Amino acid sequence: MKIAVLAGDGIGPEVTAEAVKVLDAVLGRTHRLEVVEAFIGQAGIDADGDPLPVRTSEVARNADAILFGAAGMPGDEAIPYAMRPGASLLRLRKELGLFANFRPALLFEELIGASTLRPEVVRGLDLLILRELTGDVYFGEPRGFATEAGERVAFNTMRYSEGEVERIAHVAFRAARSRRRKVCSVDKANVLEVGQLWREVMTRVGRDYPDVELTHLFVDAAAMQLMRAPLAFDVIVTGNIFGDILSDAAAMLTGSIGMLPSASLGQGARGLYEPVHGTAPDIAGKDIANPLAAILSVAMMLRQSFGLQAEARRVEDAVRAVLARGLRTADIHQAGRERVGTRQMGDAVVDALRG
Ligand SMILES: NC(=O)c1ccc[n+]([C@@H]2O[C@H](COP(=O)([O-])OP(=O)(O)OC[C@H]3O[C@@H](n4cnc5c(N)ncnc54)[C@H](O)[C@@H]3O)[C@@H](O)[C@H]2O)c1
Ligand SMILES: CC(C)[C@H](C(=O)O)[C@@H](O)C(=O)O
Ligand SMILES: [Mg+2]
Repeated sequence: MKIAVLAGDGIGPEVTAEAVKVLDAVLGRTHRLEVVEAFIGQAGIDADGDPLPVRTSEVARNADAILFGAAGMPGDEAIPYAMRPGASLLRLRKELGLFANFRPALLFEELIGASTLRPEVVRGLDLLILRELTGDVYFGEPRGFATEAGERVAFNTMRYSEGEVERIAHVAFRAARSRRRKVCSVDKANVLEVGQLWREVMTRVGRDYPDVELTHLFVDAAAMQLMRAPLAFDVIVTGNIFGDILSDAAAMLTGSIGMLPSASLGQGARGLYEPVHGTAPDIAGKDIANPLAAILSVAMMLRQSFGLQAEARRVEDAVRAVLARGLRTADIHQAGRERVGTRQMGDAVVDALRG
């Protein structure tokens, strides 16, 4: 199994180091694991003058799966788009055709007190945000700056083709079939043509899945419902920008953004697995970041790229065991629990795996 590890910037290297330890512990004796590291983000600029060096693209393309940390640093916004560390990830997703981004939000019973919502509103939370990842205003052309009537203007283009909406719709309905058979499609069809097309296509594809209940929400109402009654959701399917925003919001239902893993998949088995969070410059280099989102991303990798269900479950059970023992990084800390650092948390998961 060839895994590309693109640790990136900020806390990226700290959390991926723990995830690799866990991968090694769960597979070490049974599989031949080859880990190839490559630079991305600011680390790519420092090493090769490019946030996504050619070697990094090659390493990613030649791997069976990719583990990504995080990329981007404060002040990136001022850098031209193509050279922006954070944009390296967008280029990689596009190059590899990873159009389906799975962002499950699952609340561990042990963290019920860490959620921003009352226990009765979140107990048993298990929803999936399926975010379309290679279209929308992120990639639409034209984009850029211009001068109009003596002042600067900036513009981006929100764009989806029928084909792009169709393929993510099928992924959503199929995912719902292995869950609670409910899809909520989120758009802004009351204002945007893109939303109108999105809704029409979702409705049409939905007819092929009569066993799955399809509902629609406008994104503003969806944000509200996510906070009011999150248990009502099963699969939320939405476009790139709305999915980006809703998934960070959903993170807080689970206690911390440090708990949210993700998988980005395309047509084949090769996927990119990454925590939903960013480089967290405010806590980088202090050994206090929560590595569980990265570790849970490894569980998604085992399940989705390699079909290793039992191993994936062992990783998730080890995370649950460590939380049950009362170990907490700062972001999920609760009174009476033992506060641990990034490395200690990773070590504890490895210990739990080894039983
Ligand atoms: N996938 C990615 O590479 C990715 C994702 C989001 C943001 N970014 C980039 O990261 C940089 C910082 O962005 P931001 O501050 O808006 O978002 P962020 O996710 O990096 O941080 C937001 C807040 O959450 C906290 N946090 C994040 N991850 C945590 C963890 N594992 N444990 C504990 N606390 C954690 C941070 O300390 C911070 O207070 C920007 O350059 C942004 O573009 C990258
Ligand atoms: C870093 C940024 C480009 C990225 C995105 O907007 O997709 C991030 O916020 C995410 O959620 O993966
Ligand atoms: Mg985001």
